[in-house]
Formats: sequence, C-alpha cells, structure tokens
Amino acid sequence: MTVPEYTSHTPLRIGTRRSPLALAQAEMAAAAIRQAHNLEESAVILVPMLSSGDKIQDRPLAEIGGKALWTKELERALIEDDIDIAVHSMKDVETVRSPLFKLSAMLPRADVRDRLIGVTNLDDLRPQAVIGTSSPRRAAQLKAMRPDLETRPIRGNVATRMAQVAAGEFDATLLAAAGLDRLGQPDVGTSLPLETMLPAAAQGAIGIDHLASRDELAVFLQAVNHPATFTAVTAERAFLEALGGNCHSPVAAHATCNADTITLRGEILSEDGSERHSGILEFVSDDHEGPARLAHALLEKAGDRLRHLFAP
Ligand SMILES: NCc1[nH]cc(CCC(=O)O)c1CC(=O)O
Repeated sequence: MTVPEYTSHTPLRIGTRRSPLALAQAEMAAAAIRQAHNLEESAVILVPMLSSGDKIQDRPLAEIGGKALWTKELERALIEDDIDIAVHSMKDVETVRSPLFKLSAMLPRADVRDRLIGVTNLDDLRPQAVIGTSSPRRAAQLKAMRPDLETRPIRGNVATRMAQVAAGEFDATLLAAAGLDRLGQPDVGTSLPLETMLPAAAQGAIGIDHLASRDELAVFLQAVNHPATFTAVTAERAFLEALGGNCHSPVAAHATCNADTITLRGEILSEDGSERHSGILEFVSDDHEGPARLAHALLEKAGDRLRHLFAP
C-alpha cells in the first residue's frame, strides 16, 4: 500500500454537494486534511456536484426517495474516479450501504441540537400555529408537546427556509444548530434542549466516504478522524438500523462516548406525536449489540400501529 502524495498537480479531490452548507462542510474537511498532513492549499480541491436532492426542491425528502438522493451522485463520482473522497452530513447517509463504500472518518461533532426560528420559545407560538418542517421526527416531537400545532412541508436550503419564515409563510421552523453555525449564523434561533427535542441520529456530524477498495485512503483519513464522534454516531446509526425505520419513521437518537462507555438515548414516536417512547442505555463501546437492545426495548413498549411504522 502506497501512502498518497497529494500535490497541486495531483490533488486530493473532494466531492461535495453544491449547497452553501455542503460547501462549508467540505471546506472544513479540506482544511482539516491540509493541516493534519501539512499540505499546501492547492493540494486539496473541492469538486462541487449537483445531487438529485438539490434538483427537486418542491417535495418532501421522505416522498421523493429519501436519503439516497443526497449521496447517489457522490457515490457515482467515487466509482468513476472523478473524486477521491466525498464529504457528507452523516444525518443524510443511509444506515445500510453498499460494501463498495467506506466511511473512514468523522470530524469533531458540532452542536447537535435543533434551533427554533421565528419565535423565541415554543410557548410563544399561537394556538394552531403553522410550523414549516418536512421532518417526520420534528413534526411528531412538536405535536407531542403541542398537539394543536400544524406542520407543513418546507424545502430548500437553510437561507431559503429562513426567508420563508421571515415572509410569514410559516410561524416558525426548526433547523439544525450545526448547519446554522457552519453558515455563520450562530445567533439565529433558540437552541432547544435535548430533553424536549432529541435530535436525529448523526445530526451535527460530518463524515468522509471513499471506495472501500482504496485502503490507503482509510489510513490517510485517520489523521482527521475524531474517535468519540465516530463511536457515538456509529451507535446512533446502529440504533436506527435496528429499528428498521425509514425516512417516514419519527426517530431521534443521541449518543455520547466517554472513555469506554457509550450512553445512548433513543426515542420513537407516532406520526402525530400522541405516542412517544424514549429510553437510555449505557454499554461498553465494543458491545455492538447495545443499540439494538435499546431499539427492541422501545419497540416492545410501542403499540401495534407505531410498531408497524418500523417493520424491518
Ligand atoms: N437534511 C438536511 C440537513 N442535513 C444536515 C443538516 C444540518 C447539519 C447537520 O446536522 O450536520 C441539514 C439541515 C437541517 O436539518 O437543518
């Protein structure tokens, strides 16, 4: 195995989606790689690409084919050797993937919380207020707390969504704090506590993908991997996989990793928020069945209708 030597003539090519958030995240990955391997600016370049998820902006993600829309074009580019690595929001990466690809590194995780935009507190929302969200998780969690709220789909990039709230099309919306921070908007909205809005599995984490056959990249990328993030996000994704849910299933998960111990919180909800089961489990990090145990414990508490949202 030869360790790659990237130069301005043979740069490391990073594939990324073209949205402002994706570009900011890819630039973070590029900067981390340059620093870790002492490479000059032009030895690591971005290759921005349009994904189907970005082309179709008028329908909810869950309706048009789910998470694969974000990753498909980048995977094709990896296979065709148009790029060496691809940078993804881990939240958008499917839990079950082709063995052709390998996620070798995750950058240190950012703020995992959701931010409320449009009003300062949930209590400030008028009765029957309309919340813009296409996320089944966010809709169900909001309705669990405030059954009077109405949710309507909202799409588009972060800036477009904020503009739609500012224009009065919605009373409020929820966006990931991590995305807002990375777009230079740390003061927008109110972060909601994990106790009321447990985030989506893998929220706030950036992953780096490559062809599994390129072992040299797996080694090269270890220099930018953040092991605690990698372990926690891997546990959250295993929880999601064990539930057998899809992008229509309201699921939340958050894990932390301290020394050898993973603490995993998980939650499943009915679509209207009327049924909600949450749990917390601690296990050692080499216990790979821990996430599935929490998943099965929650499914056991769930009624038939909710359980059917998760038919594996
Ligand atoms: N599905 C869109 C998406 N994918 C990742 C993020 C935010 C960044 C992150 O969670 O790392 C967002 C936007 C949002 O939910 O507000």
